[in-house]
Amino acid sequence: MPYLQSCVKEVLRLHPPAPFALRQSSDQDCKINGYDVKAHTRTLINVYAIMRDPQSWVNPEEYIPERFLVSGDEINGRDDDYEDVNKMDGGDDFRYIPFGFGRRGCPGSSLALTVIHVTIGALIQCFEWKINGGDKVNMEEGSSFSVGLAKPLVCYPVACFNPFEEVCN
Ligand code: HEM
Repeated sequence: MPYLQSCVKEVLRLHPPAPFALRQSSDQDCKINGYDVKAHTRTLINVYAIMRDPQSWVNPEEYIPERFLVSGDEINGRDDDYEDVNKMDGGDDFRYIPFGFGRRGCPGSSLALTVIHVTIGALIQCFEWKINGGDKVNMEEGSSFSVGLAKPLVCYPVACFNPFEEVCN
């Protein structure tokens, strides 16, 4: 289900549950991109900002799942191949790092993605969702370390007895 995978990727790009990664340099001073980094320096890496960087993403603030579907690539305006939606999970592309990167990258990413896809797929196929107090979700973000919604999301499930029908009765 490439489109569902793209939606999940786009949500994790815009709303990474862990918006910062933490690293500490080794026991030697070094230079990175012209910056002097002292030994044992702790650095917070702003994953949230990296995944909304306008130099890497076209319309970075917008929710566009299709950006992960196309190759060659008008939506992102880059030549990179985004076709394989399984690729960009923190392994080989440092513009997209919701699960961190390298040796301390999230060891639970495969499990997390499997559970997310199965859960979201079932929730969408088996229910129609009504939002409390309107027809749009308020996406304003809170200020906690894990960037939850500022206003709790309250929805009502309407069961689809025939999940293959387009509209639930
Ligand atoms: C959507 C779900 C998840 C997200 C977005 C997520 C994200 C992350 C991130 C960003 C890190 C830090 C990586 C780094 O510093 O490079 C991390 C570390 C970690 N995650 Fe996850 N994670 C998720 C689910 C899970 C699950 C399901 C498990 C276990 C079953 C898990 C286990 C861990 C562990 C053990 C670490 C620490 C790894 C280390 O320090 O070596 N995570 N995760």
